[in-house]
Amino acid sequence: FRRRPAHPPGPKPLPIIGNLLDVPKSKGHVVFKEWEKQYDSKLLYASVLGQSVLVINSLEDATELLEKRASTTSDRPWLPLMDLVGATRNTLLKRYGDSWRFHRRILHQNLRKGVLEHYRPILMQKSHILLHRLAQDPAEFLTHFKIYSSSLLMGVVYGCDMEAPDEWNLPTSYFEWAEKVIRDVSKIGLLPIIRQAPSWLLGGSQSYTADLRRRVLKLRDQPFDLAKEKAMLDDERLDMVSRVLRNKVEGPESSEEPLRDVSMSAWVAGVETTASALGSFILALCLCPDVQEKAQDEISRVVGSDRLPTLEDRPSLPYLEAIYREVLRWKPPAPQAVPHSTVQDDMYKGYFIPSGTIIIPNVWAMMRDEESYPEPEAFRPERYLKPDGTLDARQSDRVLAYGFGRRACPGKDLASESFWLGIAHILASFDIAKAKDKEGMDIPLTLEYFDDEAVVRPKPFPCSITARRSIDTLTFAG
Ligand code: HEM
Repeated sequence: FRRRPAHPPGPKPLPIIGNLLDVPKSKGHVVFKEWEKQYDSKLLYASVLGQSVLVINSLEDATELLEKRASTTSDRPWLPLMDLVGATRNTLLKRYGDSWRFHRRILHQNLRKGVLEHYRPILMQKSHILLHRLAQDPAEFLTHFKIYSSSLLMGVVYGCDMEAPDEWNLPTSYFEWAEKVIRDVSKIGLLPIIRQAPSWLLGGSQSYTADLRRRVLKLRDQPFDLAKEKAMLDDERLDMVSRVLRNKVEGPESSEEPLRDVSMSAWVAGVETTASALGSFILALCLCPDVQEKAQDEISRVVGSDRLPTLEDRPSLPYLEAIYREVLRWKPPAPQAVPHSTVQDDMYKGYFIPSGTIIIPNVWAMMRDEESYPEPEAFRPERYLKPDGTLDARQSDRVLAYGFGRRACPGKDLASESFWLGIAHILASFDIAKAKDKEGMDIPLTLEYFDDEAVVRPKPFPCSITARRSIDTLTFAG
């Protein structure tokens, strides 16, 4: 008689439902960090209705399991409800296999560092529009960030102008319509784990899922058809769809379907994440006026005050680079990254990890490791700098917020450029501070987040955004 090898520690399961009642509905990243103390382990295990779940709270385990053993840990969980509404066409949710590999090849060829230069004029133009919007209507800054990230990606991926009403035959603005579809999909979505239950268990009505599926397909096809039309009239266009249609990528599927799917994926995956990071950046500036002062001093010293920083200035602005990294450490937009899934039984550190286990990489917890990041709740860009102000080589360039191994974010270089540009342009153009009440006292900030979906984002908060100079007087190097 051989004893079954043990699973990693975790809450005690109940018969049949397992840990259904222990698995958090929101703030999973925080609860899983508490489990770390409770069960004295950074590797944690739960079982929900027979589904094994492994939570990874340490970088060491994430590197070993998700990178060194990537050939067995790069699948995604099976999500029947997502399948039903057509959302598993998205690269993000695709099962590991040839079709997913084809998506990744297209994304790599069109979003890798060397290619991004082509898109820089779009980034500069969209950032300039963002500055105008912030100057005109500062209170709506969170909405402006979403429009910035979505219109920028719409330009990069499809070469379409999301803000041109005549391009979209819709009752609302394209932005509002698309946001609603994406939100409806994520409501039935990834987290918490219990939502993976089939539709009959959730009471999801067939007509609702059928309608959502129609909207998902429209979200995918409408911009693609427009981009294709434009690509046929002009063979110099630089957007991703035009480039792929011109230079056919060899793949297992000959039809246009995968290109439609992958384009939608790039657009959808980048919108909320980049907007969330910009929202957290404003929150950090409200909390840390000294950070803003140092960053503005650096911009004045290196760039001067009569033009906006460009991506070419980035290597000369280490303090801004440190802010970029610290925002993504302090408030990672996807604190639990995206669940991976295993394709075979495995043993790790003497524990048994069954095939089909969902792996949750808790990047939020990894970036709160006190040894690597002392006082982790403090927003402190200096942790990435040497005493002489240059970037510390010991702190690697790697940003854990982009995930792990073969599934790591394929849009990370574009995200990095668009988020950095937003940071640099806002610091050059505005002073950010806590809002004041009628008595002139600072209104305290609560640091509240919408955190029941895979991507978290700050709840609206009061803050003062004042232009340092007229936006039009700044040279706009396109
Ligand atoms: C600050 C912004 C962003 C953050 C923090 C972020 C983060 C992530 C994370 C954590 C994952 C999952 C990694 C894993 O499974 O280990 C991911 C996947 C993905 N991201 Fe991003 N992302 C950002 C922006 C973007 C942008 C701008 C694009 C598109 C241009 C993009 C496209 C994708 C796609 C297509 C996937 C799915 C990859 C796959 O499953 O193979 N992301 N991202």
